[in-house]
Amino acid sequence: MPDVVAEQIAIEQAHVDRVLAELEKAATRAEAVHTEGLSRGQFGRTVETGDAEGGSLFQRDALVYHAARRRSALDTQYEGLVFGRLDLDHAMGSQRPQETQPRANGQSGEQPAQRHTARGGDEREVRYIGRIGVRDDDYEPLVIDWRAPAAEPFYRATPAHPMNVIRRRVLRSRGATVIGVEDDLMVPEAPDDLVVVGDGALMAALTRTRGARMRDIVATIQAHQDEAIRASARGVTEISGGPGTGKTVVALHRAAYLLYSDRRRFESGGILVVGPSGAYTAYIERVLPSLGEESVILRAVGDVVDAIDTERLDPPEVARIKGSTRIRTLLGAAARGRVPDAPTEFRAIVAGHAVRLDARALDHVRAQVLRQHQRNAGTAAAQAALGETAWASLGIRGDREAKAEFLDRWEDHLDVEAFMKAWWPQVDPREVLLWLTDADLVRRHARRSVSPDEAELLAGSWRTALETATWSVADVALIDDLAARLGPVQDEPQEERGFYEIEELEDLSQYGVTEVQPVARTAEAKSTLVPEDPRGQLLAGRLGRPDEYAHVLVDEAQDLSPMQWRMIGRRGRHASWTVVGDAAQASWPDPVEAAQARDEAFGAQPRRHFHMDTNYRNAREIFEYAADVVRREVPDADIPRAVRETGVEPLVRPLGPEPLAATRAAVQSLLEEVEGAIAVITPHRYAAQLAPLDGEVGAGPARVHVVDPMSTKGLEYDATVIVDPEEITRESPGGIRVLYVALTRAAHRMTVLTGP
Ligand SMILES: Nc1ncnc2c1ncn2[C@@H]1O[C@H](COP(=O)(O)OP(=O)(O)OP(=O)(O)O)[C@@H](O)[C@H]1O
Repeated sequence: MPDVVAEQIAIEQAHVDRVLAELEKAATRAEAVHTEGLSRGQFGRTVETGDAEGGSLFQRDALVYHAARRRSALDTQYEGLVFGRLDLDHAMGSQRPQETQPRANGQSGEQPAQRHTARGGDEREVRYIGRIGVRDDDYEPLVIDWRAPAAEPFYRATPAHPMNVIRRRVLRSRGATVIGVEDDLMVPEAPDDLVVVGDGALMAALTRTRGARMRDIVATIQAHQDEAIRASARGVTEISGGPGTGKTVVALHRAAYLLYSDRRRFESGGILVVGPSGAYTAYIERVLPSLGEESVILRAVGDVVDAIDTERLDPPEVARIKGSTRIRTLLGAAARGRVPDAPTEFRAIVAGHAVRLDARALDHVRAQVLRQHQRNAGTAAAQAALGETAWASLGIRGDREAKAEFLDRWEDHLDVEAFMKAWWPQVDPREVLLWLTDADLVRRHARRSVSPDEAELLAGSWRTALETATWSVADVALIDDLAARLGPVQDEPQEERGFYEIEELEDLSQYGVTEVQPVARTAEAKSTLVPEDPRGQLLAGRLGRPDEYAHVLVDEAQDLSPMQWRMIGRRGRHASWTVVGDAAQASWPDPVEAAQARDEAFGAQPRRHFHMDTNYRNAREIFEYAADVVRREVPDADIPRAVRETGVEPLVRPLGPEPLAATRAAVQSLLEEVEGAIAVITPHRYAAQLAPLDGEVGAGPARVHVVDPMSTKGLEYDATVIVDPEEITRESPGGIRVLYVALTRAAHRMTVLTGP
């Protein structure tokens, strides 16, 4: 390493060491303050309200405590706690930049960094930027949180608008050790005392090997990305752009920024991130913790509703019917309709009167009650309405006392109670879909909203659910729709759950009885048992009311069906939104209908839009190949500019008569060329044949993954092998758009194996 670089690294290491030492010291001290604060019962209040009683010293210690706590979350597996340095000269501009003013709400506790009197004169200042803010004993910032206003010039300064920055430096670290520095100069010439080293941090970040998990980009966020990250927390922020333009990673940094800018609102209200698959959530799950944030909920679209988590996709023609809002006619009618196997007649002697109600009368009462009540909350209303109808059916007029006596008996009549249990049971929304395994019933309820063939397809798909004991991803939104119609399943009245018996039995412990078996389990306990039969598995767990969030972030938004938008909308009724997508990668075929459902989910909130036009993922050679393919069928595709070249064109080879051998050969040469993960992206037709390649490769973590095109959405690999692109187009719901997704997953190398 040249001496000059080593010298610069040593300078930065000294500062990093000082920060870490300060944090250690602060953590110990703050722990003591915290314990004392808790015992005085004042800690939380003082931090939140800035209560004068606590005094500023106490408040400072509280802030330090929180910083120290977050530091422990940022363990050494994450890169540098301190990753940036700005050298500013305030004499450059006529006044200090506004960004360095303290925040009005004081949430962050960040103040502008201290001015260092550097060799250059009074107006020179050094600011260090890190994942968290740290102050010294005098309350002076040693490191500024990357989200603080004072850190903004680190991301926004350019030679055209230097924002008083002379030099921006990125520190590369491994754990607590600084291993490199990369500088960008914002002025034509560096002052004598400022050394400039490195080839640029961005290129270094883009060239490196891709791991199994997405990394944060906190050290190299670009100015246009920073604008989207720091956009107002209110309303709807839409981020569009082609493949690899950083939409996902920007959106995740935005989530961290929102937590910083208004922690009270977003931590207590919650932030929900919805993505396309479990593989996607696993891929991005490290980004927020690496930024010190653990409180964001990540969900795949098949995992949004409690108690259900599925990845199974319906065939495209079925998913299309289930995703469209026209399915609501069917769901509404089924939810309002008769419960299959429920009695169609009521007969009993009540208060000496023989009562008989036929199917029509029962249907009439049901319809009347459901006009005002969700079914699961309407049991009492249904019983009362039935009583009125029963009395009316007797044809007795004017005898108020007899009616009162009749209704009084009706209320706790054993026959009525037994009838109500069978006629008006609590209905789990999932059961309704199981009723619809009967194509005739689907046809009857759907009326003209689906064709007879479609009715058969739908019923068949729910029979598949029963056979496989799994719901499909599209079913989840239907279950959520039904849950909103039916209301949550009500618990049995308490005395039927054996609570009294448990309480009495518990007293026996005084007499040496150590084990107590309740006579009946609570509903919660039931849900933890996994039933063996497929029907039981499909109905396992409880569906509660949907959780609502303060902010909802939707990635790969172009893929959401209208029904999925409605499902997510129920979780964001009072939320602000960040929505990320690229129409050219869509697998949902009807963008107009989806846009309507999306607009309903957002409501009348203001919207702002950011467009990303630089592809940071794919080498230029790979991306040009993919762009040529998509342009043929999607002439208006949003094509970004790829910034990195490798000099290696994608290899195109025939798949030939031995797909496994051809694919293995392609994988083997890629294994020698790249260090990280390789995906074999295959259509369904070859999936079983190519399965032996999955996890192949001797030592270390498996590097080769055999995956279907849809499950690569949002992911990236060092290299890919694309198996039979034409077949991928043929079998996929989005056709060529899904092939385009597959062709834009590789960072460094791609081999395309063309089919027969
Ligand atoms: N400023 C940056 N510095 C370093 N790496 C970046 C930067 N911006 C984006 N990247 C990298 O580019 C790659 C693509 O980013 P990301 O997955 O967020 O793109 P995307 O627009 O969501 O892609 P797609 O639509 O294809 O799923 C990631 O590896 C990301 O870390």
